[in-house]
Amino acid sequence: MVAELQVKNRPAIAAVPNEPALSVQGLNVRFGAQTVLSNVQMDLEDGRYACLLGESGSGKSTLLAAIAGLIKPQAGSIRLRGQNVFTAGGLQISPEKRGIGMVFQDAALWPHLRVIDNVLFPLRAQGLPVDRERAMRLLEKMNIPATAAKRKPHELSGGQRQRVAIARAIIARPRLVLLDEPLSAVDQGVREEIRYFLRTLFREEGIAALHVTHDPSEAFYLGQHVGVLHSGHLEQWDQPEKLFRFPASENVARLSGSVRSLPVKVVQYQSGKAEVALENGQKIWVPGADTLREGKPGLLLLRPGDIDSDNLEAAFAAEAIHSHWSDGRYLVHLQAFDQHELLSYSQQSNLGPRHWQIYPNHGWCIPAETSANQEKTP
Ligand SMILES: Nc1ncnc2c1ncn2[C@@H]1O[C@H](COP(=O)(O)OP(=O)(O)OP(=O)(O)O)[C@@H](O)[C@H]1O
Repeated sequence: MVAELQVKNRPAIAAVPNEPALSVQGLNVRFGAQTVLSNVQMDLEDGRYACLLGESGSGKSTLLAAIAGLIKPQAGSIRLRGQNVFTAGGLQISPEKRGIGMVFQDAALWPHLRVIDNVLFPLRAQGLPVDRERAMRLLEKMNIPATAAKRKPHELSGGQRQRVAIARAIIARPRLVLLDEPLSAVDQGVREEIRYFLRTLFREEGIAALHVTHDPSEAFYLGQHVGVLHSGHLEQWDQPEKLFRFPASENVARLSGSVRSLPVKVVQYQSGKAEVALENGQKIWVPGADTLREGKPGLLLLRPGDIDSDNLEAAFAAEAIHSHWSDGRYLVHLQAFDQHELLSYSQQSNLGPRHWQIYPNHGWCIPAETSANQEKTP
C-alpha cells in the first residue's frame, strides 16, 4: 500500500528530448482585480541556469508559484521538457507530479529530521531508491562535514542549512529547480561561498534552474540567461551581456546595474548606431536600438563605465557633486546639463566642475517611449 502511494507521487510527466527544460507562453495571473503577471513568455534550455531580477512586488514569486503548480494562472501555458503541466484549457498537473525542486529564502528544512533525512526526503516522497551515497556526496560537495549529516537542522549555521536545502532540491535529479531569493538571508561571505557552490553544482549535474534575486551581481555571476520582470511584464529575457549592454527599457537598465539617462533627440539612425543631439546641442554617435526613429526623442542610457573625465577632448562640462569609494575606485555623481545626474568611475574623489566625455561607442540609446517612461506619465 505504501509502495503504491509512493509510486503515485512520482513525476507524471516524461521528458521529450531536445525540448526546453521550461517553456512559459502568454502567462497571465490575476489576484482579484489585480493583474500580477501579464503575457509572460520565457524558454529555458535544459541544463541552463537563469536568473530573474525585479523589484519587490513585480511578480517574481508569483511566477515561480505558477511554474511549481502552487497557484493556477488565468491564461497561457507552462511546459516542462515538452510536456504541458498547465494550459488555460483546464490542465493543471499537481506540484508533486511536476518533478521540480525548490529552494526558498529560509532553508525550510524539516526541523524534526536529521540533515541526511532532509536531503533524502524527496526520494522517499517520490518512491525512488534511497541513494544515501549520492546524498552524502552532495553534502560533501556543498562543504557540509559528514559528521553534520546526523545532526538536526537547528544544530547547523544558517549558511549550512541553506546548502542542505540546495542538496535536497537536486537529490532526485529534477528537470528544473526554482530558487526564490536563496541567498538574501545570509551574510556577504556566506553568500559568495554558496553562489560558488550553486554555479559549480548545477553545471556538473546539468540541472536547469530559475533563480529569483534583487541583486544584479548575483544574477550576472550565476545566470547563463537573465530576465527582468517589472510590474508583471517580462521586459527582457536574454543573454547576460546583451541584457546589460543593450537593455530593452529604462527599467531593465536600472534593475541590472547602476545607470543614468539623458534625454536626447535622434538625428539619424544607421545600422545599430544613432546620431543624437544632447541638450547642449552637441551631436554624438552612440549604439542604439533599431526602434529609434529620426526626429523623435530618445533616452541615452549611460553606465558609470561609459563616461571619463581624463580626456582633453572633453565633450561637456559637469560638476562632481558627490563621490564614494566603491569596489576599488570612486563612484562619482555628476550634475550635468542643468539637472541631470550622471555617474562615472574615477581614481580621484575630487569634487567640483570638470570636463567629461562619453567614450566613443559607449552608452545605449532607446526610444523615449519605452514602457518605463509611459508608466511615469500621469
Ligand atoms: N496569494 C495572493 N493573493 C493576493 N495577492 C497576492 C498574492 N500573492 C501575491 N500577491 C500580490 O501580487 C504582487 C506580486 O507579488 P510577488 O510576491 O509575486 O512579488 P515579488 O516580485 O516576488 O516581490 P518580493 O521581491 O517582495 O518577494 C504583490 O502586489 C502581492 O501583494
